[in-house]
Amino acid sequence: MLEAHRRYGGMGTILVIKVSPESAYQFGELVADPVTNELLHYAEKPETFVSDRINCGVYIFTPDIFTAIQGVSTQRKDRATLRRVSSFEALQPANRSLPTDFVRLDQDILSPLTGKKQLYVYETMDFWEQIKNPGMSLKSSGLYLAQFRFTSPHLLASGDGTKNATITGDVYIHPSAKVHPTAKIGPNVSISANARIGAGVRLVSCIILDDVEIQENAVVIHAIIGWKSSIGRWSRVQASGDYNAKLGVTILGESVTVEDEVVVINSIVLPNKTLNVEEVKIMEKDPECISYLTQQQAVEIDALLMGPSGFSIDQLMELAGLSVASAIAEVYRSTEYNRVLVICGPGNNGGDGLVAARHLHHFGYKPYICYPKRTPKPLYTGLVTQLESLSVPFLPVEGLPQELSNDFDILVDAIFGFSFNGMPRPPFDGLIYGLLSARKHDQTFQRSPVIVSVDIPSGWNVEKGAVNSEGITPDMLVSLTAPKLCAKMFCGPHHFLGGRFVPPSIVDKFKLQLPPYPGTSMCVRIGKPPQADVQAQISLENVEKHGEADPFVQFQKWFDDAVAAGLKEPNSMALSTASKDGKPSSRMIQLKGIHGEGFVWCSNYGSRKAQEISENPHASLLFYWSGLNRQVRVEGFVQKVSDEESEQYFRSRPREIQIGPAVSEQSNVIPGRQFLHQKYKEIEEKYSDGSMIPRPKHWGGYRLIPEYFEFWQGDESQVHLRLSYVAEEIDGKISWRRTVK
Ligand SMILES: NC(=O)C1=CN([C@@H]2O[C@H](COP(=O)(O)OP(=O)(O)OC[C@H]3O[C@@H](n4cnc5c(N)ncnc54)[C@H](OP(=O)(O)O)[C@@H]3O)[C@@H](O)[C@H]2O)[C@@H](O)CC1
Ligand SMILES: [K+]
Repeated sequence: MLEAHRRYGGMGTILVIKVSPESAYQFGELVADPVTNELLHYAEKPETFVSDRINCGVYIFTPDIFTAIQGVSTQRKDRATLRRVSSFEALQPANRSLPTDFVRLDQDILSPLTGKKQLYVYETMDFWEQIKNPGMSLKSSGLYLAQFRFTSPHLLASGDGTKNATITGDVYIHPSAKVHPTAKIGPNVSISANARIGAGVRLVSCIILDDVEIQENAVVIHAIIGWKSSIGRWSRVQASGDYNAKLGVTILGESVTVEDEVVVINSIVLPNKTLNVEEVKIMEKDPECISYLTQQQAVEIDALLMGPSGFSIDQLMELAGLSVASAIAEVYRSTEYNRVLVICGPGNNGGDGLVAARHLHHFGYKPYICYPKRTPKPLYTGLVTQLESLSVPFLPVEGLPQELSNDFDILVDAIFGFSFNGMPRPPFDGLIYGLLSARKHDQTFQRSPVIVSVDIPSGWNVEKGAVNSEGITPDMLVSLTAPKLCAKMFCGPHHFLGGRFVPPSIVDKFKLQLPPYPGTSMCVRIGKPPQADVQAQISLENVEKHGEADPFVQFQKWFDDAVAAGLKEPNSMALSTASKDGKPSSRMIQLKGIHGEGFVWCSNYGSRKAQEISENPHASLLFYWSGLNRQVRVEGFVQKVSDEESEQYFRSRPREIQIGPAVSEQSNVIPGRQFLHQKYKEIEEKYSDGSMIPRPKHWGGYRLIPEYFEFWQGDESQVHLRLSYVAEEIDGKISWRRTVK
C-alpha cells in the first residue's frame, strides 16, 4: 500500500475492499477510477447503493493532510450545517458538546477532495474485518493465524502431546514462551514472548500477551490475558465467544492476578487487580452469564453423559437427587419445614425425586411419596425398596388430602423433566392441579407449602415455560446439569443449579457457562437471593406513589413482599392489650387471616390477653418485617369470633397442632412440663385411630376490627415514611382517610 501511495503521488491513499452489495451500506462506499485508482466519489453509509468497494479505515497521508485539516475549520463557517452524523459523533453522549474545531475525516476531508487528484484507493485482496467490540479482536487474531497457513506456515505451532503440547487448529507460540507438553492449545491461540503455560492447561480462542503465567490445570477460553498477568491453578477465565455480543470476551488488563480455583466469566478486569473467590462472587452468579439449554441440547448432553463420558444413569440420578435435597436444606430448614410430599413422575425426573426423598429423610425431614406410575426397572424398584426400608410412606393419589396445603410444608415436584411434551395426561394433570391450588392463598396468611420443582416446573414447556400463564409457580427451581430455556421464565425466589458432574468435554462442546460450585456443595444458587430483589424496589418515592387507598389492600401488598423476600414467619405479630385500668401487656402471636374486615388470631380463652380483652376491647397489632425495614401498626377493638368460625379454624390446623390446645390450659399453673408431655401423649394415643380431635371449649378465635393503620417504611437516610389510615364513618359506611408523613 505504501508503494502504491508513492506511485500515485497524491496526498492520501485509502485502503478499500470489495464486499457484497448487501453489506456495503454499513460502511463508507466509494467509487474510484479503474485505471488511475483516483477517488472520484465518497458516500458515508449511503441509503442507496453506490458501490461495493468500501473504506477499510486504513489511510496513508503525506504531511499535507494537516494543512487540509486546518483549511476545514476556516471554510466551515461558510458551509451548510446539514451533515450526516459521523459514527464518532453518534457515540458521544447527547449532553457533550463537540469542540468547535472538530473535523470529520470522511465528510470534511475525503468527500471535498474527491476528483481533485489528491486521494487514491488501494484495494486489498487480503482479509479485512471491522472491529467494533472487544470480542472482534479474537476473531481478527484468528484471521491472521489462518493467513499464516499460506504466508508463513513455519510460524504455526504443532505438537501431539509427546514432546510438545497438543496443538489443535491455528496456534502461534513465541519462541521464548515455555509451554508444558501436557497442555492442550488451540484452535485460535496466540502466545506472546516469555509466557509460561503450566501442566494440564487448556487454552482455546485466546491471546496471551508477554510475560503471562498460566498455572497448572487452568482453563482460558475466549479471553485476552494482559501483560504480566497470572492465572492460578484450576482457575477458569472465559466468555461466551459470541462475536456479536456486547462483550463476548473476557479481558484481563496488565498485571492482573487470578488466584487458584477462581472462575472469571464475561468480564473486563482493570489492570493491577487481584481476583480471589470473594472478589468474583458477584460476577459469577449473574444469571445473564449462564447458559440455558434447548430441549434438544438437554437430550444430547444426556446421551453424551451416559455414552462417551462414562456415567451410568444410577450415578447421575443419585447426584441429581442429592443436589435437590441439598438445595432444599440450604433454604428450608427441617425444623420449620418438616413434612415433605415428593410427587414422582414416570421418568428420570421422578427417579431424581425418589433419591431426593431418601436424602431428605437422612437430613431430618419427614418425606412422603406419591408415585402413581411406577417404572418396573431395577433402578427404580431399588430406590423404592430403599425408601420403604426407611419407613417412608407411599401415598396413593386417592390417599392424598384434598388440600395439600394443610398437611405438608414442602411439595417437591418431580413429575416431569426435560422429556415432557404436550399437555399433562392423567393422573399427573390432577397432581399438577393440586400443586396449583396449594398456592392460591385466600387471605388466610397461613404459610402455604413451598413448591420445589426438579429441573423443570412440571407442565411447563421445556423451552417456552408456562403455557397460557396457567402453570405452577414454584418457589424453588433446581436446574440439573444446566438450566433449560424455560428457567428464564422462573420468577420464584430460589433458583439453584445442581449436578456437579459435567465434564470439560461437554462444557467445551456446548460452550457452557456455568457458575462454579462453592466448596464441597452439590448445588449453587443462580441469581441473587430474594431479599435483595424486593429491597431494590423499595424507595420512599415508590411507597408514597403506589400507596393504596384501601389499607387492607396495602397490607396485603406488604405482606406479599415479606413472603417474597423469604422473611421468616411474616405472619408473626405483637398483640398489645391493656387491663381495665390501662396497664399494657404485649406478646407475639400469629395472624390466622383477615376475615370479615378484621385481623383474626386464635388463642386460649383463659389467657391473660383474653382476660384483658374481656375487660378492655381496645388492642394494637404490630408487624415488623426487619429485612424490608417495614413495620405496620393496626389498632382497633377486639371481639370473639363465632363458635362455628372457631371450629373451622381448628379443623384447618394440622392434626399434630390440634393436640396442643387440648393439652394446655394456658395461664393456669401446672405441676411441671413433664405433666404436659404426659397429657400430650395421652391425647395422641386416644385419637391414634385418626378419629376427630374435638376442639377444646377454651380455644377459639378473636378478630380485631381496625380503626387505624400505620405503615412505616424505614430508610437509610433516616428520613422515614409513614402512610396512615384513619377510619371515618360516612352515611353508615366506613371510609379511610389516608395521610402521608
Ligand atoms: N441428563 C442429565 O443431565 C440428567 C437428567 N436427569 C433427570 O432426568 C430428567 C429427564 O428424564 P427423562 O428423559 O426420563 O424424562 P422425564 O421428563 O422425567 O419424563 C418423561 C416421562 O414423562 C412422560 N411424559 C412426557 N410427556 C407427558 C405428558 N404430556 N403427559 C404424561 N406423561 C408424559 C413420558 O412418557 P411417554 O411420553 O414416553 O409415554 C416419560 O415416561 C431430567 O429432567 C432430570 O430431572 C438426572 O436424573 C440426571 C442428570
Ligand atoms: K419437575
